[in-house]
Amino acid sequence: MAPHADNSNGFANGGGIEAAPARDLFTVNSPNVEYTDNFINTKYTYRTTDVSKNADGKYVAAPKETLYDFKVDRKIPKLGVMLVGLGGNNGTTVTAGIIANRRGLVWETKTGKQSANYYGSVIMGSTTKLGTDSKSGKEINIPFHDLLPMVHPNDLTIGGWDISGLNLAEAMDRAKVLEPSLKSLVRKEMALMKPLPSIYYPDFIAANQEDRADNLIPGSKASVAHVEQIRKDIRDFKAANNLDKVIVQWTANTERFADLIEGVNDTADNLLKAIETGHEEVSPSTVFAVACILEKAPFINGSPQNTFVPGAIQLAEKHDAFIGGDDFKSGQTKMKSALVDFLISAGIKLTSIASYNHLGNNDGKNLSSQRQFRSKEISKSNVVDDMVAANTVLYKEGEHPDHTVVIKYMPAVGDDKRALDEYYAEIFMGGHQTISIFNVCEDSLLASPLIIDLVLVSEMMTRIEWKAEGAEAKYAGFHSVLSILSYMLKAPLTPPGTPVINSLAKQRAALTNIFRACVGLEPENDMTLEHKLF
Ligand SMILES: NC(=O)c1ccc[n+]([C@@H]2O[C@H](COP(=O)([O-])OP(=O)(O)OC[C@H]3O[C@@H](n4cnc5c(N)ncnc54)[C@H](O)[C@@H]3O)[C@@H](O)[C@H]2O)c1
Ligand SMILES: O=P([O-])([O-])O[C@@H]1[C@@H](O)[C@H](O)[C@@H](O)[C@H](O)[C@@H]1O
Repeated sequence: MAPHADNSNGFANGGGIEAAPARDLFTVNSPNVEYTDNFINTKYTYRTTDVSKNADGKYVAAPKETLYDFKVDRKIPKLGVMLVGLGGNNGTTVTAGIIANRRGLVWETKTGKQSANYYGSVIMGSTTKLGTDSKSGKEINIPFHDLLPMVHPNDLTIGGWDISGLNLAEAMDRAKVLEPSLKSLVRKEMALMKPLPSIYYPDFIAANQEDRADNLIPGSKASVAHVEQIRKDIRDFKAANNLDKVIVQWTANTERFADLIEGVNDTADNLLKAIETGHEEVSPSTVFAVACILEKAPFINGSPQNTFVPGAIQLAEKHDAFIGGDDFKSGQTKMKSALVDFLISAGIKLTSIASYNHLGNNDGKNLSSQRQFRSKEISKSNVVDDMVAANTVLYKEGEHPDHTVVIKYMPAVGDDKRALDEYYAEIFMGGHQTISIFNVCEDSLLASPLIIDLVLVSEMMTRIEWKAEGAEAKYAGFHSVLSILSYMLKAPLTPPGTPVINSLAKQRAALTNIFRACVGLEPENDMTLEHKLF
């Protein structure tokens, strides 16, 4: 059981623990894996297939091997997470959820007792195949969290910012997500947490958000002072809680897209200059991203806007800082990315997707404004592109299913979003298949575990280094844009010029197999030849 919280300083503390030693559920017995007190050192052969075309225009496929050295730091840090939008539905829900888990809370509901859990977190709630017991032939599965020495969410220290000054107990009531019996058990601790004042540039979110903007850093457009204040907030939070690291996540309102303007946000230098001169097109989320990059605190965007303008990505690359996004993939789109993958990879020609949302929380209120909805429409629509483009048997060049996304603000349903989908497809010999789904997504209870997964994976990535085989090579971190996070995100940000993969199964396989490679294990391929060749 993780230590109880010590909330004397108004944060949901990870109980003031020192960095915990790694708890290894397994060790790898291989000449390519070395365990020291502080590191796991691995020599890994990355096997791919190189495809080229010969003179006759035929493909030639050649197996290719690339040798990497991986180094994993086994020391689990004391980790803080700062949420932008801490007082929102997601911010209050994930905070209360972590407190409830840390304290092992059980509360009464109308159907009986309910214990705290981390369901919906791929890291805390799922397992992964380690291998096969050669004696019994049985598959051995372990908790995903045990694949690498990861932070436990119970040990997270939580803080953050909000333009609304309500303390987290009041904000939790405003959110109307959690059962009163649970709220009563965390209220005292939540009441001690008050979001830090934040920056507010009215033009970037819906005008209907103005009435909650009472907790502000002065200034209504980007400035160096804003960047420096956010950097100071991060440093102060880290020092006040004796943290080793801080991860920052945007779970504030969806902003309108920022115009991409040459000379303003196209390069790192121009973006910094635009902030200095207070350019109107620099959004609050981009200011947060710049502050985090300069403070080397990984910054993850849980909303759909284009926070990471080209200048922000270039700045992150320049500073070897980690960024990731965009837009938590919590319910309707998560289902879509799995269903579309299933249909198209089964050779069924999806011809139309209609996605409706009835949403009644403050997110829905903000999205009732067209410019903010447009950000969400884009992230919810692009999720099928790669799967369609990969199947040239079903789809001609440029051919695409009809796809419409509608979100309607319906206050009565609150956070319990209704997702109504119809998938229409052509099947054998002129037949059709129509799949209609009515999916009640309790939005914040689905998003909160993703916030946790994004924190745990991002932090883990700060402790993994790689180098190409060979003594002269130097260890380095993964590319600044953490595309490994894509399983949790609707519109995965990838390093410039690299492909976007939206298939949920492929995203999970990438996360699993990169982590397996870091302990010297081959990718999981489910061939199970041991059960076929005997
Ligand atoms: N299932 C989900 O809940 C889900 C899924 C995907 C994406 N998202 C995105 O996550 C975000 C949060 O969702 P939510 O339901 O918690 O919304 P919410 O409106 O309840 O919370 C957003 C919070 O951000 C605050 N805020 C707005 N601008 C800010 C700023 N500049 N600085 C600091 N705080 C600011 C608001 O006061 C509010 O408390 C939204 O952008 C939403 O689109 C949510
Ligand atoms: O469920 P999902 O598609 O992942 O995403 C959700 C949308 O359906 C919903 O309309 C929006 O308000 C949420 O912020 C979230 O984006």
